[in-house]
Amino acid sequence: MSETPSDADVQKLLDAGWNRVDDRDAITKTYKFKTFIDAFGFMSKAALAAEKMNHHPEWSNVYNRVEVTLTTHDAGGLSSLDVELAQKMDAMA
Ligand SMILES: C[C@H](O)[C@H](O)[C@H]1CNC2=NC(N)=NC(=O)C2=N1
Repeated sequence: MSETPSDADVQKLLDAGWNRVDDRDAITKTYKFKTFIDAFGFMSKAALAAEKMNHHPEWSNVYNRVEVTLTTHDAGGLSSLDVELAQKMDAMA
């Protein structure tokens, strides 16, 4: 079972441009890239990282934007896996 993240870890993500979702225990961020290819390249790398972790984003892409929401469905809310994936995505963007 995944662990509840510390407030400090979540705060770091909020400082890094993530936002809490209003009506559920989740975080969201919209990445904006120069081109569709850059956005899709990011998604390809993030997809491989997510699959390796067996922890998957809710996301959508329109042209150069990628809107990501992270939550842990098995836990019914945020877990340390979301923090880990968010940090990996930020490092790849
Ligand atoms: C069976 C499988 O391991 C689970 O359904 C995994 C897959 N990916 C997942 N991704 C996310 N974001 N939350 C989960 O609870 C989750 N569970």
